[in-house]
Amino acid sequence: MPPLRPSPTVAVVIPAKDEQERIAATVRAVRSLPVVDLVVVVDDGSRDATSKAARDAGALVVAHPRNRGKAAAMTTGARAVAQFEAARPREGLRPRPLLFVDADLGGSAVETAPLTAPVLAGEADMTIAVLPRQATAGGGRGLVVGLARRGTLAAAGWSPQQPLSGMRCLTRAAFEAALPLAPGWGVETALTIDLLRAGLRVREVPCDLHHRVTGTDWRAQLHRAAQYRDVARALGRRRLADAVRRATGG
Ligand SMILES: O=c1ccn([C@@H]2O[C@H](COP(=O)(O)OP(=O)(O)O[C@H]3O[C@H](CO)[C@@H](O)[C@H](O)[C@H]3O)[C@@H](O)[C@H]2O)c(=O)[nH]1
Ligand SMILES: O=C(O)[C@H](O)COP(=O)(O)O
Repeated sequence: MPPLRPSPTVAVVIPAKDEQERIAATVRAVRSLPVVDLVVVVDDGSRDATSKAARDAGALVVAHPRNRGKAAAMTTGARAVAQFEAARPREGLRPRPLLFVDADLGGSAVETAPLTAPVLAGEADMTIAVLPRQATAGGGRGLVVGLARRGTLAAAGWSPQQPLSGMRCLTRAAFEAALPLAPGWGVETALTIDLLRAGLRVREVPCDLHHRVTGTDWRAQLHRAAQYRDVARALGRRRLADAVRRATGG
């Protein structure tokens, strides 16, 4: 059998929790990209009309009956893409790379386009969006970002500019190499570390994306605490696995 050719298109996966205000614009924006021929929205236990809005905008929607966190939504989305492809095989082509896009980008989601080119051209195994300064100032002090950045440097020898950025395009082989994903908000930091340590090529790419920034109220601080906890766990698990490997001579 001749070797499979690279896919000319990508599948977008959008994890979404209570995003009825922005999901339609985000779906429409990514659907307008010529390299996108499949858009899957994973409604992660929303209590609003996210599913309906996404479906009406033309996405394939899969819903979690209850909230399971962003990483679980990403895994569900990738599985839905695999099922879609199994039902509609494309002769001689590799599975589509995955483009993960947050639901809150609205129309600016078209600016994820630069993430796809290096992956489709076989020049990178994963690209990560670097966002410009956002119009509204965030309320963070860089604690979570700093933890994730230092952790990535210590574990994999690379210091990303925006280690938490969730807009990423990666080959299916790279995605599968990273399974099971680290839970919750640890997923991005762990993906970067695991791919680099598998010898894969990871690259940051500037993208003019605009999202809802996390503010300063108690809800925002709770969100940051959950992010910190999940990133710390993802790093801790990897350190522990390394220590076990060293101790057992593996
Ligand atoms: O339980 C949840 C919570 C959120 N989301 C979705 O996940 C995405 C990111 O969530 P958001 O509330 O926008 O988080 P932020 O703190 O703004 O996200 C930053 O930090 C996260 C890592 O902590 C990254 O995943 C994001 O890409 C990055 O923008 C959005 O599409 C959400 O709808 C879920 O699918 N399940
Ligand atoms: O607001 C943010 O950028 C994120 O929630 C991360 O928070 P941090 O600024 O404390 O790292």
